[in-house]
Amino acid sequence: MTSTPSQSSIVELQDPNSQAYRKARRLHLKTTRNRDQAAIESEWTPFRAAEKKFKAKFPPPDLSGVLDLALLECNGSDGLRDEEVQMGGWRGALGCVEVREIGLDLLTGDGTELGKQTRRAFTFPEIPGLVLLPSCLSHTTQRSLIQWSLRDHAKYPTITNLDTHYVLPREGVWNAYLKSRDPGYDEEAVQPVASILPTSLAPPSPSPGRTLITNPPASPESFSTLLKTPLPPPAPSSTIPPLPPSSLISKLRWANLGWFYHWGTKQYDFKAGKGEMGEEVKDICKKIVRGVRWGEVFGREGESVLDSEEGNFEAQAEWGEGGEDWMDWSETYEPDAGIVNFYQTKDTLMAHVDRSEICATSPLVSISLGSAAVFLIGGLTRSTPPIPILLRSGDVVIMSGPACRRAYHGVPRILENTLPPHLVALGPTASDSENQEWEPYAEYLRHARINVNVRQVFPKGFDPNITK
Ligand SMILES: O=C(O)CCC(=O)C(=O)O
Ligand SMILES: [Fe+2]
Repeated sequence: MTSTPSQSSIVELQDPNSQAYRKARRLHLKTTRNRDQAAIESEWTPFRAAEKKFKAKFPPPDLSGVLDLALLECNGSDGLRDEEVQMGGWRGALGCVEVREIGLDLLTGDGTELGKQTRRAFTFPEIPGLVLLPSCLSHTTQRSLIQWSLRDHAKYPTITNLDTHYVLPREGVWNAYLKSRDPGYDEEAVQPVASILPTSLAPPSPSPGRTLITNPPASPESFSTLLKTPLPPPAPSSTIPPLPPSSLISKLRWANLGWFYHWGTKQYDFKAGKGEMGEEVKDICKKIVRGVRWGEVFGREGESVLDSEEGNFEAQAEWGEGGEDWMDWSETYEPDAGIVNFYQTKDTLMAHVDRSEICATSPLVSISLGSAAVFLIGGLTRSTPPIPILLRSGDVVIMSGPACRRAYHGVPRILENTLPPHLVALGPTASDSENQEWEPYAEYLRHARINVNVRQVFPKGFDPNITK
């Protein structure tokens, strides 16, 4: 059987003499024949151009301008990530994006949770408030969060993207799928919600694709108005077929964390209350936020904190009424919302700004698990050319402060064949049953990436005073 471009390895596709390259090129020319490419490209914003570049299946994107901090842990040092960076032939570079190392004070005793090598953190002079902690989570923690995401969290009472459209089993789609793997088990199809509604009640199907909604950023002042906005429930699709759990698994796209998010209006539905956050996730995020030396991220060299607070009106305006508050984050950081994103290799996340949180500057902690991805982050508009960063399993990104929390960002590419060895199999020290238990997760992650995106909606101590 000949392979399609997406099945061919990146190494084959980079070799102009290979059969895979020639085949992919023919297909590419056929599909782009009638396009005036130059005219189309001249309309793109720099962010859009970068998205297009990294999304391209042919020719496969050149990652030599993509920051890949896993390379710091290869060859020269102790080679901890050697095998990982060779996976799939995808490899970024060091030195292509300006970074500055800062101190990180993680408590000793965090060894099982946070990687042994978790003693490094980097900032980006171009985007103040952006912090990257490569291989922050230990292999054990990565596996634990993966199991939590699929098995424990993405099920009732947590809302997932599938809830609108399917009458899901109480145990969750993942656990139903695990059962169906037993030989001899007869898998039952999950029914669409629309099929059990009387026709007179069935709402019209939503229009395909996402609608573009640009709300003004949420703020303490706009909070009471937010509470009054009508939040109509999303409409179940009337055209989807019943599907077995094994097929629904690849359609799982997100699971809510904490305060419920209303996708139709891109606002939190505070009246709906608050869902599960996951204690392990919360603990990890708090440890990390406490560990970052924020003074080195935001403090201005040669200036005391006091000087900069009193003398810099511009900075105060950007930070909001209370001025800079990073020096209090160790005490005030309290995650209360977020999303677990599930990406299949074909999925992308378009450029966006997360502006629905009332806390507009407090850290957003973003954990990468499974296959690797290209992450883009730019500025306050799509006209700023974004920085490309290769994110691998266990890496943590923090977006904080006014510039970074309002920066456009997105994920244009999940990189095929990049599942690191420690997630492919547990290794020789694990028992047969442990290895067997892990197998379905490894199978899923071969074509998937999970991102745990943790946010703080309310300042600590803020009483939302919500009456239904
Ligand atoms: O998947 C990622 O790394 C980013 C996800 C993200 O930006 C979001 O959920 O808002
Ligand atoms: Fe985001």
